[in-house]
Amino acid sequence: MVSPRQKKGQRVHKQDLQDSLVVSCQPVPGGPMDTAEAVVGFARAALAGGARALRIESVAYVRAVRAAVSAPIIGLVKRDLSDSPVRITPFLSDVEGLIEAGADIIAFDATDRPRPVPVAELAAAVRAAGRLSMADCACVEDGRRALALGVDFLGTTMSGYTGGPEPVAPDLELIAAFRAMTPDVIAEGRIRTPEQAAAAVAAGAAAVVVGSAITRTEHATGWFLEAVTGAWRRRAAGDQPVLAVDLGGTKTSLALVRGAEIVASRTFATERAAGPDAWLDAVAAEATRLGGSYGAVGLAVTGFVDRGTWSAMNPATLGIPEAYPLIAAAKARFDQPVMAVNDAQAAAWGEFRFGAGQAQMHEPGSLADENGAESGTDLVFLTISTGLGGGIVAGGRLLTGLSGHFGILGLGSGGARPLEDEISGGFVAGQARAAGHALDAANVFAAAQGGAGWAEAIVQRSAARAALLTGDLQLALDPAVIVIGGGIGLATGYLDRLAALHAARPARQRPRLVPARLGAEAGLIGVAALARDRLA
Ligand SMILES: CC(=O)N[C@H](C=O)[C@@H](O)[C@H](O)[C@H](O)COP(=O)(O)O
Repeated sequence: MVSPRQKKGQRVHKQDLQDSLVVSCQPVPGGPMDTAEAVVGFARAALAGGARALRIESVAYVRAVRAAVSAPIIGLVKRDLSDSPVRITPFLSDVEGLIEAGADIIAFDATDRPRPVPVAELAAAVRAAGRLSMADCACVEDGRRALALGVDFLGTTMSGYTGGPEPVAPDLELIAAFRAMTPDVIAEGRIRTPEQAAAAVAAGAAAVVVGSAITRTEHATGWFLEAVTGAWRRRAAGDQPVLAVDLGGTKTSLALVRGAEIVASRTFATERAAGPDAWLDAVAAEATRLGGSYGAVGLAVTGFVDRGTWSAMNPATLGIPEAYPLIAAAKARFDQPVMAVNDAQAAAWGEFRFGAGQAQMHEPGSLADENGAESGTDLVFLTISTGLGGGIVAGGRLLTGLSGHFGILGLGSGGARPLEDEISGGFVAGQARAAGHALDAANVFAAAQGGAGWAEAIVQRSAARAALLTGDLQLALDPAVIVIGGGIGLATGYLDRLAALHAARPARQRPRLVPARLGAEAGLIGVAALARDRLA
């Protein structure tokens, strides 16, 4: 079939490729689609789908496609040479053969590598024949030289293929750099998704070439297989319980957790003076007693976890040495992947995934609903017990590192005392002692309930500080909910006190306070979910 354009002897112009999708029809060499028939089929199907031009390899395939379609053809010849790494259209005879077969644009390697024929000669031969040239470049310098030689298009084709490990993403930076040099930029190489093609346009491409994703069935199948294989592995791992450990200053709990369900658990006292090696040894021994198999280990620990190391945040809680290699030490004891996170952060995640966060999001007419689906992805968790800790989930992601360590926030008054010392159970008991009442926090609360003025004053002071904190958190992060847990936080009447203290604020500034749902198990459940998601 001879096209009307060819009949009239019309030539392809640069503008013909402006804003075009080009499909490269280059089957896997020697594969079942490596036939003229299949290449013509790919070409026609691509044009039927809206591609404006084609990229075809070899004189024979260009000839076959030319006979079938009138769309512009970028032709190239690939050769494996023993004395040059250049593969794409290395010889003048290749240029001539492609032109004779009917290619409109001739693509050739324009990298600065040993080659049989200089780029200048290839470009001149294309121009002399009245065809357009496409310089397949690997870097900005290649493009600069090619433009100086008068090539018509700069392609990013060779980026990532001149040494070193092959990247997986398109080179958007090179596209943008070329666009700063010429409008005639063809984006090519590893453009595998519609989003990447759009990104190539946004980076400045006049035309976008997609090859393997459309015409290398074997490769595209391989990408999907890799993705589903990973997903199958994750699903299988997800079905297995996680060994979750909650290591605190007074006690250590460990449990086999499946989803949000604690299948089996043990709790024992933390030997505070023994040190981290001994604490982990004890966990390993208890895990053996617990029995059962698990596919990952999640450690929720008091203190500060940073890139696999563990340090004390407040040495009075537990004397953790600076930067103890927690993940490495745990891996040496458990023959499984290990992840570690601060205990309150783990609890925040537990409440978000399975506790108060979920309840809040799914209750019809809930505040999270009223504020739109997005707001349901932000949650702050605050545990007010012997100390004060917490965690933040922002945009559906748990913030780790220092985030959520509310207990050591400074107070405005010089920051001499951490906030923890003005809110926590330690504070409540300490104040009671100072007032001549040797009671623990729970009994101070009971005394306040019973109407003892001195107890009431202490509890109210703690609540006032907590109200200040939750009000500030609402203004800083505007979470869908602030989940309050811990022995003090969940003590009868405490949340009501906070709500009453917030009543004076304008309604839209009031924190949305809800009680924690998972209790003491939030950390175990949360770290199990984190381990499952991150390690599977
Ligand atoms: C480096 C090299 O030899 N690239 C060749 C150039 O024609 C082809 O193998 C690519 O398939 C073509 O560039 C399209 O790229 P992708 O298949 O990634 O969409």
